[in-house]
Amino acid sequence: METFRQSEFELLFEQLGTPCPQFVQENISRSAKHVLRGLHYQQTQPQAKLIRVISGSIFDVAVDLRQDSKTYGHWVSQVLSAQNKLQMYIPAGFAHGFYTLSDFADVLYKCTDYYAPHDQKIISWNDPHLKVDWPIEAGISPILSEQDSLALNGEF
Ligand SMILES: Cc1cn([C@H]2C[C@H](O)[C@@H](COP(=O)(O)OP(=O)(O)O[C@H]3O[C@@H](C)C(=O)[C@@H](O)[C@H]3O)O2)c(=O)[nH]c1=O
Repeated sequence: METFRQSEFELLFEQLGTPCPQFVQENISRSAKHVLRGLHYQQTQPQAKLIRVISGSIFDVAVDLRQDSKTYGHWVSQVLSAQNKLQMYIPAGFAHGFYTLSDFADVLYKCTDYYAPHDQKIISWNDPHLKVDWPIEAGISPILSEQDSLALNGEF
């Protein structure tokens, strides 16, 4: 099956009346159950991302960080899995993160700008103003990378 077709993507963005993103990098990451990554964004080289899961399932989250947006500081979520084959588009100007629901999840994503580690910012996954409703089971602490565990709250 096809998983991405540039012409369909262009049509969709034409209907939305916004320029079509051009992807320049693709990444894959494997996470074990209970691993939470995020909430990540690049400040001066923002990346739009197209996320899909090729094995397992995740709870995927996008947070609107565009200061002039009516939905600034709001988040949306979607379960993405190899089974449901859904993809989540994260526009530039949003932070992104996910929580791993299955034993392992392989997440494949395209980005519209290159990885720039010095430009990367992280908002704490449990920012008290964002209140992301992560589906974390009672008695479980999410597994975080060192950088994610040191993240600060945002300014919401
Ligand atoms: C994201 C990324 C990481 N890396 C390297 C840096 C490091 O050695 C290793 C792991 O990096 P991280 O811990 O930042 O990886 P990770 O926590 O998987 O970061 C990702 O998280 C999700 C939520 C996103 O939204 C992505 O844009 C990205 O920020 O991979 C690259 O070489 N290129 C990349 O594009």
